[in-house]
Formats: sequence, structure tokens, C-alpha cells
Amino acid sequence: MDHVFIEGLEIEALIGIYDWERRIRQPLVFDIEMAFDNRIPAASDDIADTLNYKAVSKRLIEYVSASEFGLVETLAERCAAIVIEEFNVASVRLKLSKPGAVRGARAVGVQIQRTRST
Ligand SMILES: Nc1nc2c(c(=O)[nH]1)N=C([C@H](O)[C@@H](O)CO)CN2
Repeated sequence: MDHVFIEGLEIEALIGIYDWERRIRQPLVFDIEMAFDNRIPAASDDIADTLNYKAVSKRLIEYVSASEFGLVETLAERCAAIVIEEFNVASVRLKLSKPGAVRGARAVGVQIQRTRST
């Protein structure tokens, strides 16, 4: 299966379980891999036939910027659902990193894989 990917998409959000985290915005980084048959846009050379990574990025920036969840698990799940439902993607792997959240670690976070239920 082919994929369309978005790597290192940085978005600031209000996220975290501690009081101090509810008062600031923190950078989050998304790495997203979406299953898609790229043979159709490759044959037509038409952007309308693609899974448009710019459109997906724009939608996630809008959603994540306005979100206020406590856990990265919750935000990752909602973002995967947006990709599957709004962009008709059959399967998505999404890694959500929270850089600098834990002293000594470059980043912490979650990685999930979700498949559309038919
Ligand atoms: N599995 C998780 N562990 C932790 C989370 C989380 O969202 N998922 N969040 C925190 C704090 O908000 C942390 O990021 C602040 O340093 C701790 N553990």
C-alpha cells in the first residue's frame, strides 16, 4: 500500500494534566502516515485526485490549536479520527510528540494506528 505522509508538523496547544500546563501553550510535533493509492493522481497529475497533505495539515493545525485536552492520548485519537472521517483515509499511523515535557528526554508521546471501520 502507498502512503502520503506529514513529518514534523509543529503545532502549539494547551495540553497537559498539571496546573502550570493549563496556563501555557506547548509545542507538539505530529508525524502522520496515511494509506492511499497514489497511482490515480500519478496517472492524472491532478491535485484533485490526491490525498492533499496541505489540506490535512491545515485542518489539523486548526483543530489542535483550539484543543484543550489533558492527555496526548485523547488528542492523538481525535486527530486520527479527523483524518479517517474527513479525508476518507482507510488507515492512519499517527505519532504525537511532546518535546521538552520530561527533563532528560528529547520528546515523549504516543503513537497509534487506526483503521476505518467499514
Ligand atoms: N501517557 C501519558 N503520560 C503522561 C501524560 C500524557 O498525556 N500521557 N502527560 C503528562 C503531563 O502532562 C506531562 O506531559 C508534563 O510533564 C505526564 N504523563
